[in-house]
Amino acid sequence: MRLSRYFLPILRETPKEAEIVSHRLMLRAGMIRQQSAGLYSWLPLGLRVLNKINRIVREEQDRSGAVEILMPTIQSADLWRESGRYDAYGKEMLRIKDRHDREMLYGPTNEEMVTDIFRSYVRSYKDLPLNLYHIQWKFRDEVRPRFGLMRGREFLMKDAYSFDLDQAGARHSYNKMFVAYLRTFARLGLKAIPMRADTGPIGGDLSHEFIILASTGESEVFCHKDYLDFDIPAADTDFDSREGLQEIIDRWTSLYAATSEMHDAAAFAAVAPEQQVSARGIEVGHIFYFGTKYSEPMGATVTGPDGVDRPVHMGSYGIGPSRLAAAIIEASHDENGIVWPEAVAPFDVAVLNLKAGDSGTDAACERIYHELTAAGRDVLYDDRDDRPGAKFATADLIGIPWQLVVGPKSLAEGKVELKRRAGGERETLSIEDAIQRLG
Ligand SMILES: Nc1ncnc2c1ncn2[C@@H]1O[C@H](COS(=O)(=O)NC(=O)[C@@H](N)CS)[C@@H](O)[C@H]1O
Repeated sequence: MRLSRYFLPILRETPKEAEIVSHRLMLRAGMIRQQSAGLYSWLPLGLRVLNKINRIVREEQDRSGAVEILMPTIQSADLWRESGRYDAYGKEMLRIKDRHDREMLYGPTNEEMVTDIFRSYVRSYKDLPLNLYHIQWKFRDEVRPRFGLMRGREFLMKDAYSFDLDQAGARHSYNKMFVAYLRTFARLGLKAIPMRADTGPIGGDLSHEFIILASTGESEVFCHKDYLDFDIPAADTDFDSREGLQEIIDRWTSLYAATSEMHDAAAFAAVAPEQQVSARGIEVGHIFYFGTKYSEPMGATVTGPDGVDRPVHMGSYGIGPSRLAAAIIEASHDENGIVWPEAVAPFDVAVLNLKAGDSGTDAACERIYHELTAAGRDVLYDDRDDRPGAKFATADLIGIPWQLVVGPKSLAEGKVELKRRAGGERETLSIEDAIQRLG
């Protein structure tokens, strides 16, 4: 992408309304624009990051055996009356009426709707286990939306829903998602720790929140330090092995980890002081087992091997991709701006032409741009007629992992400069070697 033909509305000054670094940097880097309280437009740079986050989320959901669907954002109130949550959900629910005066709502979550889909088609235990997921916008009329995307009113959620014959089966489905979450957050460059959590309006009696440690996090968390060095389940984990997955979950829940709602100070005090971590954290995922809470009232039943009809056991599993775009910045930035992990960076390489209009640097940049693009790299070519200092500052602010600097002096010796955004190491090398290294 040539910057002269892109849309990257960088802000010079720090927006005063932004209280946390990710909110400040997302506005300054031209990633998002606030339309009203808790509602944001995704500008080109931000949308590229969101799409990369979604791709990783999707890959790990699919790896675990979940099947993707897409449900609407607008839901009928009737469904929520069946589960009894229509009145219980409270002021966070955006209630609307259509032209026929029918009561509708903008979905804050989809347990009822996915249960309706399930009950319309599945009758036999032979069709289980089943996990349906989608990545869809949600609306929750937060009383105090704040911190930019961290607590928005309209936000993107991956929400998955599992259906099993009994609790043992549902526990296996829960464990599949648990492992998928460990892999997902690690691939996003984050250290997420699963913590016993409260179940709140979703319900049930088994729940874990996946928390990343960040000083601006809204959650207060307590955990054993060793979790930070646990290795992540491998890509070839056997998701069909109940024992194998249970061993992974047992290991990842063997040490103390709890949010403040579930904190047991006495148990935490038993952890060696130098192993105790108490910090702020950001909840990036939350998984629940809630048995027949929805299938019972909504009549979602299957005929078991004994010929008896019974309501299915369910769980739901949420990840916040839009919150993750902010959370990754909270976990990975420096005084010059964002430092994107390569897996989610909006572009792989920023090519900086320090003398746009000069035939030598222009020709070299064109060659680099085309060869790296042909090699499948996402390249942002800063071809603007602007001072080198402004180009360096923009490249640092938007956090592209590699900067390839093409200036007339080093070019005269057939050299370009490669800078790694994280850590700042610089290296002078030939154009061929640079293309080789990045291609
Ligand atoms: N206001 C919000 N803004 C941005 N992300 C949010 C917001 N509320 C929740 N999320 C994200 O969505 C994830 C799941 O939300 S949740 O309420 O915990 N769980 C559910 O809604 C269940 N139905 C899981 S399918 C959270 O872990 C968080 O990452």
